[in-house]
Amino acid sequence: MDSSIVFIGGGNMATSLVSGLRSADCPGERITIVEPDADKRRQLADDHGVRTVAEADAEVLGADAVILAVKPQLLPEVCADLATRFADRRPLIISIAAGVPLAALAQWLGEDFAFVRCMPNTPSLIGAGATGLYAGTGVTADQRELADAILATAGITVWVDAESRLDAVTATSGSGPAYFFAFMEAMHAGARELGLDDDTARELVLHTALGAARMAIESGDDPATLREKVTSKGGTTAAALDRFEAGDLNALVRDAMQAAARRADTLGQELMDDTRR
Ligand SMILES: NC(=O)C1=CN([C@@H]2O[C@H](COP(=O)(O)OP(=O)(O)OC[C@H]3O[C@@H](n4cnc5c(N)ncnc54)[C@H](O)[C@@H]3O)[C@@H](O)[C@H]2O)C=CC1
Ligand SMILES: O=C(O)[C@@H]1CCC=N1
Repeated sequence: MDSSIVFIGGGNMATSLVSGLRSADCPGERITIVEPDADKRRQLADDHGVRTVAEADAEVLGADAVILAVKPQLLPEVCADLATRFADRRPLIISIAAGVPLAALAQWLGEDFAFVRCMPNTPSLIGAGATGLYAGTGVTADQRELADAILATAGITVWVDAESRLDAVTATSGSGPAYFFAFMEAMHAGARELGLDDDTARELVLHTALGAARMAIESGDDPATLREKVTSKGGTTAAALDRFEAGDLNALVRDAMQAAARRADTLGQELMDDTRR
């Protein structure tokens, strides 16, 4: 990839994307990170051979893509400041901020930009991420390809055709790692209660989660088939799964995901309302 890319914010998510880009042979001199924290700048330059600056100027912002990678709460102020610094060139703006609608970005930065909004997840930090993307109006095919190439360095990418679907993506893959972590915590506690020591319980739970995820991805069988293969008639798995059914696990998961999607929607609205006040 030989596009020039600028990150606004050099925190966790930016670092994972930069590390992915560098592994994909994107030259360090094509990547600039705008980061106020001097220690983080030094670390990023040392670890990844990229250019770092404390503040953006028109030259920096004349890149092919500018990736907004600061916390959502900081975005209104960061965008208002950036809006005064662009020269005539309009780079593609890619936002990875959770819950911030494109309408808000256009309100803060200006209507004349092309925007891609995405929802990455934390496994991006180890290159095992899943990102949902949505392209606003005016995004060219080349720009869409560029956004996809950047996010694909951190894991799989999926495009949605309506911005509102990013709320569903947020409730699925954005927050999803936490659901699996919560399940691991519950199993860890359950294993200890059954008499396993802490380390043994932890090892067994984590490797079972890894094994199950790898099998679901690599075997080509769907999870229902794989579940049936573990479940002997009248055996131990059936005894456990019966308890899940009695507690209506499916309804609980559905309800939790709907709550996450609703929250994604209201978070975005709240941010917009705050900046209109
Ligand atoms: N789906 C998910 O689980 C995740 C989504 N995200 C999204 O990614 C974005 C970044 O999150 P993290 O990397 O975890 O945050 P972070 O806090 O690690 O990084 C943000 C960076 O922005 C820098 N910064 C602060 N003010 C700045 C300014 N005026 N100009 C430039 N940089 C500035 C901070 O010093 C910090 O290094 C967030 O908007 C978040 O919503 C991030 C992580 C996971
Ligand atoms: O919990 C949150 O609001 C963010 C969005 C998805 C993951 N973390």
